[in-house]
Amino acid sequence: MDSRYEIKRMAGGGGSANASPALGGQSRRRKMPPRPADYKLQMIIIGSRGVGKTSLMERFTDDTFCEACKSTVGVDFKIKTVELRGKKIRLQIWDTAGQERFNSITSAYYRGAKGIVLVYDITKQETFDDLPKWMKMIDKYASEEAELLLVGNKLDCETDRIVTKQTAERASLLFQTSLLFQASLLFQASLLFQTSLLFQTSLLFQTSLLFQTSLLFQTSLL
Ligand SMILES: Nc1nc2c(ncn2[C@@H]2O[C@H](COP(=O)(O)OP(=O)(O)OP(=O)(O)O)[C@@H](O)[C@H]2O)c(=O)[nH]1
Repeated sequence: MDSRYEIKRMAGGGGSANASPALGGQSRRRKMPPRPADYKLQMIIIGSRGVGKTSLMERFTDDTFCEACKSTVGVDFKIKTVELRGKKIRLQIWDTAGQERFNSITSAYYRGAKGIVLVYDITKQETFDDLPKWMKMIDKYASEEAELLLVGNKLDCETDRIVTKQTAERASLLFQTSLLFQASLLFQASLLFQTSLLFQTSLLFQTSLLFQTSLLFQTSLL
C-alpha cells in the first residue's frame, strides 16, 4: 500500500507530438503531484502507560520497533495513507500519553476520531483493569460513531501472560462488541491488514451503510 503516486511521462524520442523542440526530442520525466486523498480519517490510540501505544503507531506507519521508547508527553501524531477498494485514505494517527496527568490534554483529541484503538498489555493485569476507566473516557469524549478496536499487546511474551484470551473476550462483549475478531499479529503485514479493516468499517459508516463493529485482537509489535 504505497502512499506515493507518481506518473512518469516520456516525451520526445518516441515521436510524441507534444515533445518540446527546446529539448531536441530528448526524453524527460515529469512528476505529477500526489492524487489527493478521497477520505481523511483520524484515529486515536489510548491505554495505560507502557502498553505499547507509541510502538503500535511506529510499527504501523514506519515498520520500526523501538526497544526503549520514551514515555509520550501529551500527544504525538503521524500520517499514513492507505488504499482500500481503490479509495485513498489519509489516516492521521494520534498517539496519546498513558499517564493520567495528561488526560485533560489527550481528551481533546477523542472527539474527531473515527477510530479508537484501546490497548492493554497481556502481561500486566493493571493495564487490563484500567479498561473500564478508558471506556468512561470514550463515553464522555468520543463521538458515538467512532469504531473501537481492543488490542491485547505483547503477545510475544506469552510465557508472562496474565490476561487470558477468554477474559479479554468477555471484556470485549461487555464493551458491546458486535463482531469479535482475534488474531496473532506477529507480522506487520497482518497488523496493517487488520488495522485497515477497522477503517474499512469506518469508511462504510461514512458512506452511511450503517455497519458498526468493535474488534478485539492481540498483537506483538516486536
Ligand atoms: N516485548 C514487547 N515489548 C513491546 C511491545 N510493544 C511495545 N513494547 C515495549 O514496551 C515499552 C513501552 O512501549 P511504548 O510504545 O512506549 O508504550 P506507550 O503505551 O506508548 O507508553 P506511554 O507513552 O508511557 O503511555 C517499550 O520498551 C517497548 O519497546 C511488544 O509487542 N512486545
